[in-house]
Amino acid sequence: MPERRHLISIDDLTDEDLRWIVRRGTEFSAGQAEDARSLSEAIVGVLFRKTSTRTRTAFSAGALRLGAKLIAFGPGDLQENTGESVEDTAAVLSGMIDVLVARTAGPEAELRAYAGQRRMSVINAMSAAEHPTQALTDLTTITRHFGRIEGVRVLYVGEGNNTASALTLAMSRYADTELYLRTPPGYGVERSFLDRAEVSAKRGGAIVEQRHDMADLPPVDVVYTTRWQTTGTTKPTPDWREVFAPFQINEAVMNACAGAVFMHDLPAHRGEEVTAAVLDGPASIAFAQAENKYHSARAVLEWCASGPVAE
Ligand SMILES: NC(=O)NCCC[C@H](N)C(=O)O
Repeated sequence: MPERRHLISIDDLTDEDLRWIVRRGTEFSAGQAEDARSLSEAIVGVLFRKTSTRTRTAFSAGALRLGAKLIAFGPGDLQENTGESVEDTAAVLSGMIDVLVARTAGPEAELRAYAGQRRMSVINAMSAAEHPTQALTDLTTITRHFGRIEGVRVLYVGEGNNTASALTLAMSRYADTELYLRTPPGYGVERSFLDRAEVSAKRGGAIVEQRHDMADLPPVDVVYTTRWQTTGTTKPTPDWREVFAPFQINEAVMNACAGAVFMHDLPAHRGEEVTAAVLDGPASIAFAQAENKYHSARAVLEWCASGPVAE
């Protein structure tokens, strides 16, 4: 039996796979995927232990739209709650369903344990460290807007969370891209992600740079932010809002980045990480980006079922 494809980290994807998924997501987004593969033989399980609006709906609607059947597992449904191991759960589920889309918001090792069988694809719908399907959505959105990813310059402002880690790995895989991470002190993207991105960046001439202040903003094409309360985390210091306050995206930041569009992985909190004037303003493509989660999810599901890699 061929090995099933898993998407736990952006780094699980070859350059060819990454480009295939982004191109395919862009075709779905542009309404140019009339040849969409039917998944009518497939059963997709969605397991969300944490709240989700976009990712869960995108993969559920995407699977149903492609003709698959769906089983939804809530946070308290599986016998894991009574102590059954992840490995045993995966062994059982993989004999019955084809794809498991899982938001554990826990360690990546847990998703790797789910993926330790050969019969069921496992898709990371957000772990503590990384949110790969968000990065695929973001690259799809950038491609739709600019017609390319190569050479695009992104300023990411806010916590170095799962979204930031995935974006860092993904952007660095495209030639001449520039990613400027401006994260509050103590809330940066982890060194291990920066090191991995640096290896790809060197290959294609990309730039990945992290700083912990908002001075001297570089010229960019995209300003990107994320909410301040990352899922499953608590801030270690009571004064964290003071630390985050200078990192709000407001009209002053957008004026400093003249011509840039605004992106946000959502949910947004107007008045915290972004002002209403920016989120709801003319430069914002945040809600087109949210819709692209659905388009990109269909590309990921197709890739799990077929894709470019010889089996
Ligand atoms: N687009 C999304 O999946 N949004 C929900 C998660 C947002 C953020 N990365 C978080 O961890 O809270």
